[in-house]
Amino acid sequence: MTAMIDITDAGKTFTMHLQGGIELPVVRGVTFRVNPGECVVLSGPSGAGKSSILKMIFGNYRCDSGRIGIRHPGQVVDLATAEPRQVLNIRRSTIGYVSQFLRAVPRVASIDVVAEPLIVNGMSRTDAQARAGELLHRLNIPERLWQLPPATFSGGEQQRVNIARGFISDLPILLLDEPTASLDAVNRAVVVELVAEKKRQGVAMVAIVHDDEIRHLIADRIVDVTSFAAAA
Ligand SMILES: Nc1ncnc2c1ncn2[C@@H]1O[C@H](COP(=O)(O)OP(=O)(O)OP(=O)(O)O)[C@@H](O)[C@H]1O
Repeated sequence: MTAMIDITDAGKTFTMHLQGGIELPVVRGVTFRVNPGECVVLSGPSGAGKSSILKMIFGNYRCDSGRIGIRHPGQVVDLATAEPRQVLNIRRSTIGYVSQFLRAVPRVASIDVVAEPLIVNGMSRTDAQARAGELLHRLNIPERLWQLPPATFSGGEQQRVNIARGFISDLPILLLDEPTASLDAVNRAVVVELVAEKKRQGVAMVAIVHDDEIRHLIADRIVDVTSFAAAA
């Protein structure tokens, strides 16, 4: 089976330009693969490099060694060397990222925040809003809040809007950074269901989940990043 994500020997060192160019090696030798329909959870202590690896896969952090092969329609692209324009293309049609916090655009209604990724990819506003409504409903966001911007929502409500926005697209790769951190048990269970549905659709996922119970519910494989820590 061709992996959706194939990382070989990837490494990242930060150069602190404001501190006389000090070099801060974070990870090295990062090597793992993620197949379609599989959820790999990254584990390891705080500071081991889990978020950095997720950001490398999303192209936010540029690798300075190794390869991050991403299966993108018709080809395998190396994100470690891809041009910024290509990274943006890959994000639009291949890789979704559910960050820990919602970066809400001011004055945009929650339903439109959630529907936007589908509209950008060509779906009509009416159809996209219908899909957004279904997801908000499943995530227990009451309908009276849908027309309000999420800026004043509680932390857990904002996270659920963020999850709905991340899960609404039919992208083949999804990166999840602590998707259940501020959720109650009922909504954590909804996220576990959403992840299971994505697996059935063949989506490849990489997740960071601190909650042991959720980790075991969603992980097909756990990759301990401790061995990739550059300081190890
Ligand atoms: N942009 C950056 N500039 C400088 N150092 C960074 C940057 N991003 C991360 N680091 C450093 O890389 C190391 C790994 O951080 P990272 O956030 O990847 O760890 P983590 O395993 O996700 O930790 P946690 O579980 O606490 O979120 C840390 O020492 C951090 O300070």
